[in-house]
Amino acid sequence: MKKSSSILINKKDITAIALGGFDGMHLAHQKLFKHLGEKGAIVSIESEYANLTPKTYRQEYSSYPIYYYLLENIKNLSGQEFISLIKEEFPNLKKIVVGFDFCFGKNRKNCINELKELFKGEVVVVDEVKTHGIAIHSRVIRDYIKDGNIKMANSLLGREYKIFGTQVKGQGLGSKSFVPTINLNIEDFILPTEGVYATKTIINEEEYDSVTFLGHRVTTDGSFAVETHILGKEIINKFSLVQIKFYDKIRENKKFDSFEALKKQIEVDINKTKEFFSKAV
Ligand SMILES: Cc1cc2nc3c(=O)[nH]c(=O)nc-3n(C[C@H](O)[C@H](O)[C@H](O)COP(=O)(O)O)c2cc1C
Ligand SMILES: Nc1ncnc2c1ncn2[C@@H]1O[C@H](COP(=O)(O)OP(=O)(O)OP(=O)(O)O)[C@@H](O)[C@H]1O
Repeated sequence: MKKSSSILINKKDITAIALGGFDGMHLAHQKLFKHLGEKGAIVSIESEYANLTPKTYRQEYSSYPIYYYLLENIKNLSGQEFISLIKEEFPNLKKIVVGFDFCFGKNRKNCINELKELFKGEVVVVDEVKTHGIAIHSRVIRDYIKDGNIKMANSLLGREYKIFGTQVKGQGLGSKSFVPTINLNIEDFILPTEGVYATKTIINEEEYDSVTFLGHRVTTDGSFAVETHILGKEIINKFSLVQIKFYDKIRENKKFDSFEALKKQIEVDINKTKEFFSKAV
């Protein structure tokens, strides 16, 4: 994971910034970053619902340094005060890049016209970016993920949706009755709807094809779990950080009448996932 480079760069050297929330770091956000040039930076106004790319993980998706400001701390500033703050923070700022719908200042009263009036430098406004006729926004991607429509979410993100988790103890049933799995505790990230997914799991920078179950274990103890089975490899070590990249949904979560029936279904899931990855480029 890339660490934030913002601490290594003097704000005085920054001449261009992109302004907004940037939870998605999706294709439209990437289009804004293309206008930043050599001495650019991303200014992320943080709200509490950033759960696609939580703050700690955002730097991975851009080589530009990211500076964070809490919405809570600036939401009562007038438009003029906000622009003054930005100018103070970045004294050599020449260019601001925003999207067509960027608004700022108390009650989001100020938008593009006011930005052009208040900031005396260059203002680049990017028209609404769409893909397959669908406007790309973090909220749209969140809805696709919640629906389990990973393919659409990924196509708007421009990459596979990825979550980070830490390993936790499971019921201890996996290896004995079903298949070995790594059980995960996930915080901060929005999770796809319950079901079985074709995934890749990254452990210690190694990437493995995997199948991931996410949901209430209605067949066994009923508790909620995120567990991943690495295809064709038994991994027994403990890890501090595990990454899961989602590719497609295989099926819904289901209650089975017996452990044997669930075991058979898991074999089918594994074969379907293998087939998915053998076809994927
Ligand atoms: C590919 C896969 C699919 C699964 N599907 C279901 C399911 O549809 N319903 C369910 O109750 N549990 C499902 N599980 C979860 C199993 O119940 C779980 O692996 C088992 O309870 C062992 O848990 P443990 O790793 O905590 O010991 C699935 C697990 C895997 C790996
Ligand atoms: N589809 C888009 N096309 C062009 N600009 C965009 C688009 N989406 C966001 N932007 C711009 O990117 C910056 C960051 O915005 P923001 O974080 O609100 O993105 P968003 O994806 O629309 O998020 P949300 O759905 O949570 O409102 C803003 O300057 C915004 O105008």
